[in-house]
Amino acid sequence: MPLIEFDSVSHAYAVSGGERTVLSDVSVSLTEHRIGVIGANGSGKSTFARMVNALVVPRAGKVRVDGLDTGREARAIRRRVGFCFTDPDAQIVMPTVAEDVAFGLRRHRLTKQEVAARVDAALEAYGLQEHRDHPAHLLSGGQKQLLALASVLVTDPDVVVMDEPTTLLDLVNARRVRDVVASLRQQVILVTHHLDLLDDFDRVLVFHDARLRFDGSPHEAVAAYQRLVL
Ligand SMILES: Nc1ncnc2c1ncn2[C@@H]1O[C@H](COP(=O)(O)OP(=O)(O)OP(=O)(O)O)[C@@H](O)[C@H]1O
Repeated sequence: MPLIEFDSVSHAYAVSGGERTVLSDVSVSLTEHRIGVIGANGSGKSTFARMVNALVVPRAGKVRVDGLDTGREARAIRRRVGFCFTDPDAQIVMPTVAEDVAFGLRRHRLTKQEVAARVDAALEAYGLQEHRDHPAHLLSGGQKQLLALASVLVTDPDVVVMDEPTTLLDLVNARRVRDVVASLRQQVILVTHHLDLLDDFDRVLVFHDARLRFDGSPHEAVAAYQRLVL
């Protein structure tokens, strides 16, 4: 698995009248296959996740993916690290479902037939085949979330970062996402409030008040999270 390193990372956002620290001195090295990230609202999880594919570059410290510095090599990193947003509307860029999935492949030097085959396989895997020619923005919230996942995975990245990918999903589709995650060969970093999604994960990080407060097995991490907030 790729090596993801956070080296003394701190970050703050400007807010009216000052700054808000959202990550404070986070150092961690990740090589496991499936890594969960949990913690209270506003604890810094999304910011941490966004740093892995250079959507946010830390103010202090370094983030590296297999030695590539996110501050210097964002383009190379984004080719390797796919990102699924919480709000799937943020990710829809093309009119129809099939076109949207194909969009991610535009720079992949594939023939039309190869693109079509990969798009078909992705639509099939996420139950979107019957919607392939529908306007993407008219899908239900849950279908949009599945579309966002399909559009990222069709590009076959080495790492997939998912920021709350099951928030809008019903029971059947949440299970579909869980099964997809379990079957991925890629390294996965999954931010979620659905703690049961992480049952068989290799490692779970717990954030609290901008700090990495616990790092261990899913079971221990959930207990640590409960101790911090309840
Ligand atoms: N672009 C931004 N500008 C200013 N403040 C921001 C920005 N992005 C996030 N924040 C603030 O930073 C803090 C941490 O946000 P972050 O999204 O990382 O938390 P989170 O743990 O993912 O929360 P949640 O569980 O609610 O999604 C929050 O207080 C948030 O309001």
